[in-house]
Formats: sequence, C-alpha cells, structure tokens
Amino acid sequence: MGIVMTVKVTVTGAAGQIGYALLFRIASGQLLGADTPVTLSLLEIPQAVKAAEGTAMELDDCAFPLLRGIEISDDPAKAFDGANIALLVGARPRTAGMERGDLLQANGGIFGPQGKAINDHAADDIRVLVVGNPANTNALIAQSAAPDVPAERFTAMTRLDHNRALSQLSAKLRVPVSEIRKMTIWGNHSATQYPDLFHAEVGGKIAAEQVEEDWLRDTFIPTVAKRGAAIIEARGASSAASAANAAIDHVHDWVNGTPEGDWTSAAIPSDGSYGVAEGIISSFPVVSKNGRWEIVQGLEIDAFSRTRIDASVQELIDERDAVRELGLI
Ligand SMILES: NC(=O)C1=CN([C@@H]2O[C@H](COP(=O)(O)OP(=O)(O)OC[C@H]3O[C@@H](n4cnc5c(N)ncnc54)[C@H](O)[C@@H]3O)[C@@H](O)[C@H]2O)C=CC1
Ligand SMILES: O=C([O-])CC(=O)C(=O)O
Repeated sequence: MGIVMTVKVTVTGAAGQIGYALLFRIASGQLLGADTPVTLSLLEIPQAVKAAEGTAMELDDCAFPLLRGIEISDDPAKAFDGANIALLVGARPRTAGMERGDLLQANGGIFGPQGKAINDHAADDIRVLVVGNPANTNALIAQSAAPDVPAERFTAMTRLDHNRALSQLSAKLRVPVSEIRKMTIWGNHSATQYPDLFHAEVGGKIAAEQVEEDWLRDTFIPTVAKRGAAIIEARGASSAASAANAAIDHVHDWVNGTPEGDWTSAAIPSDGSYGVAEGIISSFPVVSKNGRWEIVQGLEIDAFSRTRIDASVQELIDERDAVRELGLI
C-alpha cells in the first residue's frame, strides 16, 4: 500500500458565499475522493477573518474523517505555503459607478500578489482554479506573477457555464443529463461565451440537429450566457452553491481525469488551437489525462461557431490588452 499524502487546499474568499458552499464539500472528500486526506487553508481579508473562524468552527463540528487541519490567515504567503491546490474565489466585485479599468485595477491588486505568493510558497505540483470574476483575466494576472510555475497550472472556471448548458439541453430534449456528451463552452466566462451544440451529442447524435435553429440561437445561447445575471435577479445574490459545485467538478476532473468518450470545458492558457490567440486563458473542449488538461483537437468549426468564438476571444484579447496597459501583466 502506498503512502497517502495529505493535500493542502487553499481557498481565498473563504468567508464568502461560495466559500461557505465549497469548504464542506472539500472536507467531506468530494473534491479529491474518499481516500485523500486534506488540510484547508482559508485566506481572507482582515475584516473577514473572524467570519472565516466561524466557518472553521462549523467544519470542526462536522468531524469529517478526511479533514486533517484548518489554517486561517490574511497573509497570502502563509495561506499558500505548501499548497497543492488553490481555489481563488475572493475578488473585488463591480460596484455601482465603477469603470471597467477600475475593476481590473482592483483585481490586479488581489491576483498579482496572490500569484506571486503562489510562485514563492506553493508546492511544486500546485494547481490553480480562478473563480473570482473576471475569472479568465484574473487567472492571467495571477499566472503572469508566477513565472516559476508552469503556465498550464493556471485555469479559470467555465464549468458552471458547461453545467448550465447541459441542464438547459437536458430540459429541452427531455433526456437525462447523463445522456449528453461532448458539451463545450468556448471563450470568456462572460455574456460573450459560446456554448456549442454542434459537437455535443445526445444519444450519439449531434445535439444541434435535434433542436430548432432559432431555439439554439435565440434561447439556448442567451439563456446559458446570461444565467448568472438571471440568478442574481431571482436570488438577490450571485450563484453560490452551483458555483461551488462547478469548482469541485473542475478540480476533481483535473486531478482524477475525465471519463472515456467525453470531454468537459475549462479555461486554460491557449496554445493557439482553433485560432485562439496564444497565451490568453480561454475556455476550450478539454480532457484531463495524467493530471493535465489537453485541448480536444480536430473539431470542425462551422461559420456560425467561428463568429461566436472569435467574438468571445476578442473580448479576452481586449481584457488582456487593458491589464497590460495598466501594468498588471
Ligand atoms: N466563474 C464563475 O462561474 C463564477 C464566479 N463567481 C465570482 O466568484 C466571486 C466570489 O463570489 P461570492 O463568494 O458569491 O462573493 P462574496 O462577496 O460572498 O465573497 C467573496 C469573499 O472574498 C473575500 N475577499 C475579497 N478580497 C479578498 C482577498 N484579497 N483575499 C482573500 N479574500 C478576499 C471577501 O472578504 C469575501 O468574503 C465573485 O467574483 C463572483 O463574481 C460567482 C459565480 C460563478
Ligand atoms: O456575475 C457573477 O458574479 C456570477 C457569475 O459569474 C455567474 O453566475 O456566472
């Protein structure tokens, strides 16, 4: 029997609403499996450390057999020390009257130092998932502050969009989610994202051929792309449990692999595949093998999809150029 190592998982924004939905699932074994002990490291801003301590008390009270320790800090250097997995959830939300540049600047002040702390203190096998918005560009900022960490270890979350697309298609075709394969979200985690039904399969047949063209264009795509806003409108707060669920899915698949015959969606640094500008962190169809994401190759991209992918990629290029001008990357 091999020695099972304890995995250190650092969660930023741990006292926030996604943190509250996420930490208990990590501690119960849903992130890494029922055989892997974990220690949790909670990073918060000073004003929220007390609330994080309260959450830690509740984690204690669950008596999770796999949970081997909890640390709480407001210092990134401490929180990322020896981390194997980092879930960067805490971010500066856009508030009324805030310009886009201000938002990027404020997030640069968070994700730059966190990237540097990861660079200097995390374990060699560190894997990073950025959830905090604008997730793709925050991931780029963190990555560029961590030159000693392989770029591919920095990813951003589009798994929630992926799961939303599965759910919408499942309801439309009245099939269980388990019958859908090969869903893809391309581009940015924003309203320009492109959920692609031209490669998705239901019952082994292309999904786009099983729905009306106008439903795909005028209902499916906008419903998935604007679902985050619809949740905020309905709930009075942004998606939390579903976002935590998607973060669990992303890291679980990254570590354990994607199922044979299927793929998923994740925003990873582009290698230029499908004409997506190299270096930007864009969502692709991906499989995970041996602990690494690989972009699914060889898909034919029709003209409609090309236009949609290009528009979302252009938005990512604009965001990259904006943070470059601000000196954040
Ligand atoms: N990629 C995706 O699919 C999704 C992303 N999000 C994003 O996730 C982020 C978090 O959402 P919620 O948990 O609902 O927000 P929240 O406001 O409830 O919690 C955020 C927490 O982050 C903390 N925080 C802020 N700056 C920090 C820093 N420098 N270091 C450590 N902690 C810091 C805050 O104190 C707060 O406790 C938001 O940016 C939201 O837009 C939300 C849903 C889906
Ligand atoms: O806009 C937000 O803060 C929430 C979000 O990203 C989503 O639900 O997709």
